[in-house]
Amino acid sequence: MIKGQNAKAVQVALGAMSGTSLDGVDAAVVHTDGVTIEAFGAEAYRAYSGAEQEILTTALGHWVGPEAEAAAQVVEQAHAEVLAGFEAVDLIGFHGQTLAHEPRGRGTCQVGDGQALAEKLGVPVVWDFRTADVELGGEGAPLAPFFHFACAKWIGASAPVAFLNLGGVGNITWVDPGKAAAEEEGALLAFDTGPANAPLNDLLRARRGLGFDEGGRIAAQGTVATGALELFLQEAYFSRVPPKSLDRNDFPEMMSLVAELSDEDAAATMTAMCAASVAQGMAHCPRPPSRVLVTGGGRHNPVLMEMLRVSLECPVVPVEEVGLNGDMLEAQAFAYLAVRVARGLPTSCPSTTGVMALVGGGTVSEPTG
Ligand SMILES: Nc1ncnc2c1ncn2[C@@H]1O[C@H](COP(=O)(O)OP(=O)(O)OP(=O)(O)O)[C@@H](O)[C@H]1O
Ligand SMILES: CC(=O)N[C@H]1[C@@H]2OC[C@@H](O2)[C@@H](O)[C@@H]1O[C@H](C)C(=O)O
Repeated sequence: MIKGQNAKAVQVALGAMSGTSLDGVDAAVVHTDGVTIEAFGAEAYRAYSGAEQEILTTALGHWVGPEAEAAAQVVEQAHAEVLAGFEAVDLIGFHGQTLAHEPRGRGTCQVGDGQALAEKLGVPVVWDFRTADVELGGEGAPLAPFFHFACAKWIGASAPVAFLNLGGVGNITWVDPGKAAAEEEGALLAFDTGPANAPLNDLLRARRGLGFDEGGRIAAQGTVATGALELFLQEAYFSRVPPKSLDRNDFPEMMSLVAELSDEDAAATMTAMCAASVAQGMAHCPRPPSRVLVTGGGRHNPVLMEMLRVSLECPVVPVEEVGLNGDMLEAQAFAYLAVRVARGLPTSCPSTTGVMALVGGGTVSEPTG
């Protein structure tokens, strides 16, 4: 933990993210003072077993009760295992697993107890990043934008860029790297673009017992059903002015829109839905970015990437092109945000979550033992 004058300027922070795809825990180290990225460090991944995925899937939408408690246990155990493998860490940023997200209703729910993790690992843990933002009228998501701003500086961007994360849900951050700080007006605009991989994963699991459309091979053999795509794009969410955010299962009607299609056509259509929702989202950006830097698992899908290239009016490249690791960016984001929380710096602002003022979310739990 950072304590007054004895605090090191640069902290070794370990971030951990368990995303909406429910595939596993990403963990990664960032050396930072909470403003500038000094270096990226070690990384690790711990996949959930089939049984663990089942428990997490069952718990989605449960705010409390036995399902949520079982999910919390899975999340804590998996994190304890993977995080124990890191050494010489000053603090941990622990996102937990989102089970439900209704920022304008019940709030937001990430399970996994940061205090328990701090005791197990003997390292301060920053967690519960989203609640404070929601309590102040924000969406509670996305939270990676302040980190994306630091990344834009780290890569030396001189013109606006967009970071597009294609996980279970899609989210975009438009960054003006000409601004001095993330919290400066006009530096950032962020929002969830729409469903990304989660609905297609769910469809392929139900129909074929597959986890996802590896390499976009199934979609590549199909034809996009334009009628279903057009109906999907009529969803009010897409015209809503950002900031805005989504829960993983906010578009259940996607399943019925593709229900009558072959597996190949359904996969092609759902992939097109993801790309088209990003294209609609781009219209909300203050001005076109010089390029879109794609992170998250969706960048491994060439069919999706090609659809994005066709529909966006600027270059679309994986973040690896600028020296970042798209499989670890979210884990790194929560390492970076943990240092910001520990230093009392804001983690969201009106243009990233719609919150009323600058907010520094997050709880810091010290090990007591
Ligand atoms: N080789 C691949 N081909 C096609 N799709 C892939 C490939 N690798 C990963 N994906 C897709 O990316 C998903 C995982 O993405 P990611 O790890 O970014 O999700 P997440 O972090 O759980 O989600 P979120 O960002 O919404 O929290 C997989 O479930 C799959 O749908
Ligand atoms: C509520 C919640 O967990 N939202 C996630 C989810 O996954 C992607 C998208 O929806 C994004 O808004 C967010 O995660 C990233 C890490 C964020 O907060 O920036």
